[in-house]
Amino acid sequence: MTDTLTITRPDDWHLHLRDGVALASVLPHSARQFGRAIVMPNLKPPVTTTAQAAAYRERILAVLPPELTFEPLMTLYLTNNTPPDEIRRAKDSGFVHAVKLYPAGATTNSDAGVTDLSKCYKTLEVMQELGMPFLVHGEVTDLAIDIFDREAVFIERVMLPLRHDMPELKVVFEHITTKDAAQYVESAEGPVAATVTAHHLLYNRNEIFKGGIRPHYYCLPVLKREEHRQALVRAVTSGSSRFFLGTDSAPHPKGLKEHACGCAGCYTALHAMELYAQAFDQAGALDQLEAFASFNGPAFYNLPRNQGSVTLKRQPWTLPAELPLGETTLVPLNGGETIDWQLL
Ligand SMILES: NC(=O)N[C@@H](CC(=O)O)C(=O)O
Ligand SMILES: [Zn+2]
Ligand SMILES: [Zn+2]
Repeated sequence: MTDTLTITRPDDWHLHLRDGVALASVLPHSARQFGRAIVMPNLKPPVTTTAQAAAYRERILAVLPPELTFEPLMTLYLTNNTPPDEIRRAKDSGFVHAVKLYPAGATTNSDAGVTDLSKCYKTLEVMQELGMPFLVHGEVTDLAIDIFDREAVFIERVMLPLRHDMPELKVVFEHITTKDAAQYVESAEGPVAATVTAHHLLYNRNEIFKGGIRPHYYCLPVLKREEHRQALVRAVTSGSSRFFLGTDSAPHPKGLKEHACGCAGCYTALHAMELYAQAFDQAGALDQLEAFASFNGPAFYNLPRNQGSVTLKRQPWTLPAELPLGETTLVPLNGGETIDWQLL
């Protein structure tokens, strides 16, 4: 039994840092765990231009505690009207590393998202030409489609036509939750990859309803059946370089999670590597964690691996029940519970 694991310093390829006082509260957690993170642009208003991304990046670095090193990798929020030139500016900036698709209405702060991808083809062509990765929240928004099927239907209705029309576009299928998505990413031709969260590796949809409704397990895409969880575990431990770590840590105030119409998102930035270690350990695949957490992401994004290393130790750690979030509080996933691993 492995009790200590030292790996190259990992990165988080899908993270919500928010803004203002909330940003200042959550940033140290991610910076303690990860060298870099792809920072999601779904602020209010969204980060749609390179100029806005530059300003957001400065706000992040301004509240980074001086003893921590952390590089925010910025993204732009694609709208129906993002001009092709904005992609050239983004590429030239050196700090914008991807462009994000939020199908309008699919998730938190997606109202300004894309209503029809065909409106964006001129812009996507420039992304394809410049090698700018396209990060996709892969769920259809058609309310006639069952919520548990929205990811699988997205493959048929959006992913296949898009990749037929733009075969060289680099695409990351974000936070995949189904065996359909895992199989698609494993076998598709061309530059396709996926991020996988810790919570989708550890839990199936029963977790949301154990003994009553448990809103801190509600995120989008929603947790799926056990067979899908197992397919995700198989994919990330298979040795395929197409899968990499993306926590999708998404802070919401406690009062908006524990609510009649609660927000979607799980907060895992505090204990992300511990949760991934638990998932890989359960699968008997701790030896695969380093590639997933520290090698596959930089390879896809054409960035160097981090310098330095981190060590995870098998030792019980009781998580705080609540954490500050600006002037309010948030409940981390597994808040108040004891987990098996700890990042030293
Ligand atoms: N994952 C979530 O449930 N929520 C994310 C948005 C997202 O990544 O879809 C958020 O910003 O809160
Ligand atoms: Zn999303
Ligand atoms: Zn997200």
